[in-house]
Amino acid sequence: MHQQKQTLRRQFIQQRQALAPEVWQMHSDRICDLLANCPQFIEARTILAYQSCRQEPNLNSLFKATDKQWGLPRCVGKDLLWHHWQPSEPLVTGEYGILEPSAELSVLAASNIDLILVPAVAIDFNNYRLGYGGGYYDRLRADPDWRKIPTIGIIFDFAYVESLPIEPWDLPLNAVCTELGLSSWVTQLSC
Ligand SMILES: Nc1nc2c(c(=O)[nH]1)N(C=O)[C@@H](CNc1ccc(C(=O)N[C@@H](CCC(=O)O)C(=O)O)cc1)CN2
Ligand SMILES: Nc1ncnc2c1ncn2[C@@H]1O[C@H](COP(=O)(O)OP(=O)(O)OP(=O)(O)O)[C@@H](O)[C@H]1O
Repeated sequence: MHQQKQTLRRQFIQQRQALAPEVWQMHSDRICDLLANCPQFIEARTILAYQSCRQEPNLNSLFKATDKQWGLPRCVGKDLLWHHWQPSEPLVTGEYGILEPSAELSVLAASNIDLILVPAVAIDFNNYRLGYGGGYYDRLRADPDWRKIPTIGIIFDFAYVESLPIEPWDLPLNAVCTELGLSSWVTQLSC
């Protein structure tokens, strides 16, 4: 299973990094437009996001929404710590070369968060996600307080696929947004 996931990861990341920068930007902007117009985003006040790495969809144009509070992750050991971040605040390069908020910024608690925009390497039609292999989002969502927060997976359409290998700890996302559209909302029975 591990080997199979590694092979898939490598293929999807390679394909993403082969996107021409202007296509990457155009598709990213389309994803941001779709998100900005969806009810779950409009109604959310505090949203957890990410800083694009390895040509993940770039959310920068969303950060201009001034009526939102943003949270960004910092990898601390095997956990993610979420800091309240404003787009005017500097970022620092973290453990995996990903831009992270400063450790001094205040930490957000699950009870204050309305929506999580989840980065992914690929997502399948049942909303199961393949990530970089750290298990960070799966561990986060193992906690019932975090599991009940709505999640939207963010990927380019080429990485939205029929099926992916699933392991016991995998939890499906509530929706998926690609440059071609936002999927219908799925509410898990376990919530
Ligand atoms: N933009 C962004 N930020 C994010 C994530 C993400 O997916 N995207 N994360 C989402 O969780 C966390 C970082 N997770 C990561 C997990 C593993 C590796 C990594 O480099 N892994 C090794 C292989 C590990 C293995 O398979 O054992 C590698 O790719 O070489 C990078 C980031 C938090 N921040
Ligand atoms: N709920 C959990 N509790 C403990 N360990 C977990 C949990 N979920 C995942 N893990 C561990 O994390 C490792 C990586 O998981 P997986 O391959 O699903 O990562 P991923 O979802 O692709 O990565 P990421 O979330 O960082 O993008 C697994 O080998 C597993 O040991």
